[in-house]
Amino acid sequence: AAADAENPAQSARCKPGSRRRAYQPSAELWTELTGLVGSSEAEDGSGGGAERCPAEVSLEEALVRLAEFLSVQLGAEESFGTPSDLSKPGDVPPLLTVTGQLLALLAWIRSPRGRQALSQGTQPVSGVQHPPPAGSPLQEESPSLSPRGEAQGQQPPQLEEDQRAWQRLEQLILGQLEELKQQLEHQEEELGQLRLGVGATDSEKRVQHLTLENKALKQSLSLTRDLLLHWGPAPHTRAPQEEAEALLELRRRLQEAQDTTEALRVQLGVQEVQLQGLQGALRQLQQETEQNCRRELQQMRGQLAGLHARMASLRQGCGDLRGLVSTFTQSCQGSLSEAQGQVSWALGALSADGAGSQLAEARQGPLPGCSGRLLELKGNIRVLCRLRPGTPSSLVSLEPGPGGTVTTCYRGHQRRFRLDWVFPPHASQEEVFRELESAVLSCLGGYSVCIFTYGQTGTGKTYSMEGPPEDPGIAPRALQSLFQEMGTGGQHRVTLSMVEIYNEAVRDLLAPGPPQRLAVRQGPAGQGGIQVAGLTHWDVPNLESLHQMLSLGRSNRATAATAMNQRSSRSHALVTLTLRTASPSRGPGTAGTLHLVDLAGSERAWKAGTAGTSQEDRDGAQRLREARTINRSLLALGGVMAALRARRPHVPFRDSQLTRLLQPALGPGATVVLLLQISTRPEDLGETVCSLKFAERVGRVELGPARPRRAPRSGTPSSLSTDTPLSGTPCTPTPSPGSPPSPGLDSGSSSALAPPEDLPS
Ligand SMILES: Nc1ncnc2c1ncn2[C@@H]1O[C@H](COP(=O)(O)OP(=O)(O)OP(=O)(O)O)[C@@H](O)[C@H]1O
Repeated sequence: AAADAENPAQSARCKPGSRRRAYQPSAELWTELTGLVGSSEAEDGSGGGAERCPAEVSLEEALVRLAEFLSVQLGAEESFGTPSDLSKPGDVPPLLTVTGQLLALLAWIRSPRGRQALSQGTQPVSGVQHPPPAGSPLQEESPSLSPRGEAQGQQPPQLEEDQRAWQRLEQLILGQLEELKQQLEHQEEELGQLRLGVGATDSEKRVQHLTLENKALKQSLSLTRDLLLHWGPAPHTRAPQEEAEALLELRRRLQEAQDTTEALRVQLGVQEVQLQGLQGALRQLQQETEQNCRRELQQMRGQLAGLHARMASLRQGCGDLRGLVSTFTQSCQGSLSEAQGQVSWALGALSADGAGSQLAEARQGPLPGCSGRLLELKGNIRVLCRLRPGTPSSLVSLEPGPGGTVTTCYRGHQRRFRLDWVFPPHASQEEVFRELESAVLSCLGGYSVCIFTYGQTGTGKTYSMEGPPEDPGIAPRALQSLFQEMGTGGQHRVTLSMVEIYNEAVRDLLAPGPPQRLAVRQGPAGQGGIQVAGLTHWDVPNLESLHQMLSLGRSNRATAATAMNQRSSRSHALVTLTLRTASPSRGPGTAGTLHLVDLAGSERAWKAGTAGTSQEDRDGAQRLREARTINRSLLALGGVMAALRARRPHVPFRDSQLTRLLQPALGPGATVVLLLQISTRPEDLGETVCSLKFAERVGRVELGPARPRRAPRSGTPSSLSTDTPLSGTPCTPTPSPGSPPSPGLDSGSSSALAPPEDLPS
């Protein structure tokens, strides 16, 4: 139709006077059509062109048919006078569809595929060869074709408008496709994120399924877009209504996918919350389990440590038990051998020829009231106990007499001590001495007897040992008894020495002048014993002289006033009386020894008031020092007793001067009597219990059966102790009463506790 305006030949073929001029096609379409028509006319003019180029003929025919169709359409619109309303989206005029097909055809011709197809002589399948669908407006309106002239007049603006509408529709569809694509990509991205955040659960499987669906949908959309792009006429094949429905279907599917995604997202959120809760519970459970395990581990460790400690304790207890068993076995063996020795000694003494003389010698000293014969055979240290008069206390009760007991109640513990003899507080000096007299008189038979008083300060040790002049104690009575027993026959020679141990210094109490400190040393090898250099020995001719000497020594003894005793003995006093057979008619004779020891009292510094808290600091310090040395020496005595009781091979006699000087008196075969002085005062109960314990331990010491000692020959030790050497220095005559003794010893000469043997009789 456009060609008609410039080419009359061409227009002649069309119906003249048509209204096609009223339509102004777009420049692009017009150019295309002009090109096509021109080429067709040139080919027609040459005649037989269709045979040379069948593709151009087909295109021309298509264009002619299209032009005719457009003319018919335009004519029909004019005849009916019902122009289509393009403003309504649902009411698309058929012309637009045809125009779309034309454009698609042109686009296809321009495309490489079209050119290739044209060059190969093929045509597009759709849009050109296919007839319009039955019942379509195209078919319905085809019979009423309008003249070409009318179509030419209305087609260009209509086409342009249709083209724009088509372009809008195309852009709309492409925009929607792009939007769909973006949504799908967004969905895919979200699904990818969800897949990363979710484990291998059912939700993930659903997400994966949805992903596959989306992929399929995407491919479907991609195919649709390709169809739209590559097969432009496709939109013309479907009605706008179908397009709209398809679009709605796509939107609906998209909405469903979005809803599904949202639901999955919500479900995923719930599961994440549940997962977090489960993880928190798991962590808490792990912490609780860990704490429980640690607690149980600590308990197990504690139990293990307790078991270890118990095992160690049991091991130690087992070791102690073994030691006890061993000690007990040794003790049993020792006791057995001791008993065997005693029995054999007794049998030997009874049966042997010399037994008669020994027994005669033993009988020289009367042994009245010899109690505890078995004990004497066994050789235990006898322990007597005397209670100081005072207010009776319910905390101390006693059963007096032989084998008596003292029961104390100290700190809620009641304890009972059994002793060889218990003297009640009202016991007299006479009663006490009566129990000791036999032992004292045994000295005349050559026995070594040691009587010492022990106890707390102020309990009556000095009172019992010496006593006041009107009621003399053990020492005066013993001397009197001895002299009475000896009579005036002059069979014995009696010598006396007296020392004190003050602050671990040995001092001669019978030396002229102030007491001098004497040196104590070990005797020569083979002779044993100890030696006290410069010790004075006095020959005692009669009882009166003996009393004078005792008074002199007592006056020289160190005493001081303490809080516990106005005249407290601050030293240990040792009186040694030696009774040697002066001129034995038969044999060597005997040499008995009597040791009378008045120990200083054990005391507690604060209680004795000797702690130096008074203004007289010097005196206080002096008392304190005295108390310390006294307690130390008493401790050493306890150690010696413990060693003797345990029959240890080493007895620590050298631990103190007291035990060194007592070593001969505590030797085998000696008779030892401990007179324990105790107080019944409640405030003294602690010391009383300690003293009783000490006495109980001492009572278990066995020194062996008492044995008389023969008088040593010249150059042999004296009777005081078989280990005591002779000094060879004669004693001076007995000093007159009231005058200081003058022993007349050679200076530098050595003398022991025992007197020299070769004294003039
Ligand atoms: N049986 C008793 N009868 C009468 N008085 C006693 C008796 N025993 C002790 N006494 C008196 O108790 C006081 C202290 O006695 P004594 O000096 O003998 O004690 P002690 O044990 O020797 O003291 P220390 O160890 O301090 O020398 C003295 O005054 C003494 O007269």
